[in-house]
Amino acid sequence: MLGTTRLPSGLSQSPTPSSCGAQLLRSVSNVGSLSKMLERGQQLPEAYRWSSSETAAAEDDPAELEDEVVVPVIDLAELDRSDERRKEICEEMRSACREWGAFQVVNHGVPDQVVERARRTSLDLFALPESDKLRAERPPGTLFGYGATRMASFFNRLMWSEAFTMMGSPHNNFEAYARKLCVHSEQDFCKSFEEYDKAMRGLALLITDLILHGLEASEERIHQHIRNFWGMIHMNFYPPCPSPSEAMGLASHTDSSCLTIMHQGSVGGLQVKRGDKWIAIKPVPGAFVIQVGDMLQLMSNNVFHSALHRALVNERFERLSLVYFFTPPPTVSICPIHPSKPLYRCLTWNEYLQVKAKLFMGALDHFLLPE
Ligand SMILES: O=C(O)CCC(=O)C(=O)O
Ligand SMILES: [Fe+2]
Repeated sequence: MLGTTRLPSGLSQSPTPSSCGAQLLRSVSNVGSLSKMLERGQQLPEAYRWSSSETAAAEDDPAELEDEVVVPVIDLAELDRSDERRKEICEEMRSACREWGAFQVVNHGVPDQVVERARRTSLDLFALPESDKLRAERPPGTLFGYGATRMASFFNRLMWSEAFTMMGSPHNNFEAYARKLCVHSEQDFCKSFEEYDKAMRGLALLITDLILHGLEASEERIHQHIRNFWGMIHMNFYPPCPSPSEAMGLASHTDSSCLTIMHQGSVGGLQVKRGDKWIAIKPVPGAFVIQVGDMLQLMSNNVFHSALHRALVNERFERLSLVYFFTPPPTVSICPIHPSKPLYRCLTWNEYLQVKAKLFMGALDHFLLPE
């Protein structure tokens, strides 16, 4: 719960209680209902149609498949076997963060049931009647609640997705949202996200720690830095799309977080940009996708780069991506870690979000120091 914690403007959204069952006098057409109304192959409404050059993927071109490149999959099973093995894993992460800004992890220790429960609860949430979901609608300019993706305002086409965001630890607002959404059992709802949040926080601390070791930052410095970071639980739902080649699930962007941990389930769609090509991050059973966010790019002084990525949709399957954003606390100063020559000035995450809301992809450059 938010309790008495004071949040800065961009982050302050404490849901107010609403009465369950009350009718909303607004009708909003969302992709969930559109997906049910349209026949397979039927053209999408104009507002949802993207040009083929925008939605084309490397896999559309058979020539690209011959020397298929794959985002690294890093096995954490032997992390504690020896110092040497730990160093090797740090090195694998360092090189993935430099080359790709992304990798997958397997044998991470997060129990399958925890993931499955959170995925089930998320799917139940998206399956609620639209009027229920709109009770938790994200107010404009804020981070938390239900609606279209926050970056929608930067594009002149609509995306084929719905999203829902809640604050994770240390100030989670699960209970307030369970009440707002009128979910069947508030207790089950909160429990499944509390478990997931706890597991994700543990994994985020571990992976950020390993990545920062690759920067040769001191143990104490790393710990000081990330121990107080915050978590956000974010879900994207992509219903089956009757005409996927002209739709965009989530347009190309980088995450504002320090680190992003994503569970995409068995239905793929996520792509990361490498050079001028979009490369699919194919689902690996049980894996989490890890992505470098803008804050880690800044902290690493451009040694790592935040991954440019997007999500495409498909005709047959619904898709849920369950995302955990690991972020600096909003008002704490974040700087490049121990560089001889810092490229960026220090900033707070709150300050960064305000600039990103105006400049979107140009936001990090805004904080570059003059040469
Ligand atoms: O659903 C996906 O594959 C991507 C999600 C994502 O990039 C995001 O939520 O920031
Ligand atoms: Fe993202």
